[in-house]
Amino acid sequence: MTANAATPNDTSTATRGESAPRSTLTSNVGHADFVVVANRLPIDLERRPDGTEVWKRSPGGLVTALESVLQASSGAWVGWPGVPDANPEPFEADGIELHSVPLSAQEIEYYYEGFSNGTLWPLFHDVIVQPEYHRHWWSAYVEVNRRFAETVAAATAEQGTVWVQDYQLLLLPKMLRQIRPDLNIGFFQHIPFPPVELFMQLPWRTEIIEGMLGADLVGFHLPGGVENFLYLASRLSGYETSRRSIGTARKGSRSGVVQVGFREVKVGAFPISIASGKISERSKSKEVRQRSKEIRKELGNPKLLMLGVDRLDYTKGIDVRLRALEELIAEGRIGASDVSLVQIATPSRERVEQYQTMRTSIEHAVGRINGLYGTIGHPIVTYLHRPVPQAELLAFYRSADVMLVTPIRDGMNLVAKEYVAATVDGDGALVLSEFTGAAAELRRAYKCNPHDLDGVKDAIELAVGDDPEERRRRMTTLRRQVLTNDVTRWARQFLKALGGEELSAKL
Ligand SMILES: Nc1nc2c(ncn2[C@@H]2O[C@H](COP(=O)(O)OP(=O)(O)O)[C@@H](O)[C@H]2O)c(=O)[nH]1
Ligand SMILES: O=P(O)(O)OC[C@H]1O[C@H](O[C@H]2O[C@H](CO)[C@@H](O)[C@H](O)[C@H]2O)[C@H](O)[C@@H](O)[C@@H]1O
Repeated sequence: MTANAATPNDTSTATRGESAPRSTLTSNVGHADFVVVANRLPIDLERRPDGTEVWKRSPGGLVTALESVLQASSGAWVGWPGVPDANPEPFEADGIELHSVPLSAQEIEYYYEGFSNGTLWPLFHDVIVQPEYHRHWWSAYVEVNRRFAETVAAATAEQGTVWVQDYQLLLLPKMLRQIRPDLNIGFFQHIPFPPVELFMQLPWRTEIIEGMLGADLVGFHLPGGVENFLYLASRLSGYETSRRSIGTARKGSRSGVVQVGFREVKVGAFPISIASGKISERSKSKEVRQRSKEIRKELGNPKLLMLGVDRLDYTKGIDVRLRALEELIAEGRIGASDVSLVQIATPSRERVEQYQTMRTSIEHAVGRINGLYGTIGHPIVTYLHRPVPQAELLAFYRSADVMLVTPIRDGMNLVAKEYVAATVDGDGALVLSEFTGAAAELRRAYKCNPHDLDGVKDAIELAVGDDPEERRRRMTTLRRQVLTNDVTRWARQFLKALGGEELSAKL
């Protein structure tokens, strides 16, 4: 059968908002039965000043999660290689077949830094900074989504399953369906999906909703995203929606269906997780245990070691935790000579203006705290603006008494779950913002509202001074949650709801 053949999935050809797929079909069909498509490949090409090129692991939680899923299912990954104009032939790395989508320098500026991270990212994260709306950014976004659709169409086998990831590719499901109506298309949103009052700002709001509705299944981390999407699908596109179970979305979570002509689009909540078993096992290794002791020693064996691990992003609330710590020391609630905070802040989206402003203000705050309260050989804050290797990261997690996760808004936050998985001796405390997706599951964390500085300080103080038995009980509950609900379970549930029974059984 060719891609032109009618399949159960193309019953929507005559429906509103779906342009005639049969007339736009291409004859290109690939060989991969399962394809993940994300803005980035799991590895980024780096061009060094001496002209050499190296592949390095891409940043962020999306890659962390999907990499382990694809390795288990021997699928293909379509994405951008991370630098302008790179377009290597498909190649294999760590058991995953990688297909590149090239982007020019201008497309990186307009599609990635512009529309994705200057419009959608701030709008979807509760307008922490002001989103910008530019028509030339939108045009580039449409054009790049189209290129992704063509590359995916050419890589995927007949009747294959395609799993589209995240806000950079919201138009892709519909575009792909137009080229390849035979495919089973899933879409997962890794960042929050905003309420109607915010979403309605978007000049291209209807096109975005229609784009997502090209999928057979649309997934979010939380029931709130499901509710917002169902409401907007009805209001902006006029489709009938119903709240009902779609099979395997997490028990008790909201789910529903949007009726797009004769086609049903399922919508559900699937909170992502981590390879918790592997992280826990690796954290028990002699190498990690020894390194965690060394880290404490190198920091002067502080009584209290706190840790923050984030991409340097204004959503992550790094400024919030620094302010809280500064005031706690100023008020004598935490002793300057007792405490050490390690903040790993990996570089992110460095050419976007708001990220540059944020970096300056965080680095000022680090300098101010160390200037006021540090002593020779004992800075209060040790700030690393570079990624560390994974084994080193696990050693940091193991050595920390208190982990500070204080985002203003975050889709999930895998760092919180990684800290719990790595705390193998059960002795550690997680301070967690209520505005992360993770807070819905990690109920026994020391929760805080990042907009309430006094509340953040109280949560930190409680985590530090709590009865050790209570701290341990909380961590035991958190570990049970994280170790039971791992990334494989997440992927399995999503793929099962998508109809990829065989695929989900492979994981
Ligand atoms: N190896 C390594 N991983 C890091 C570092 N900093 C952050 N990460 C990883 O990046 C991911 C961040 O995911 P998450 O907390 O969901 O936030 P996101 O950056 O918004 O996707 C986690 O898997 C972290 O372990 C680092 O310095 N080294
Ligand atoms: O590719 P970048 O622009 O460098 O950004 C890295 C990733 O950041 C975001 O991660 C999100 O996904 C995580 C896993 O679901 C989730 O825990 C976190 O809350 C999100 O912020 C972004 O959504 C990804 O597309 C980027 O690759």
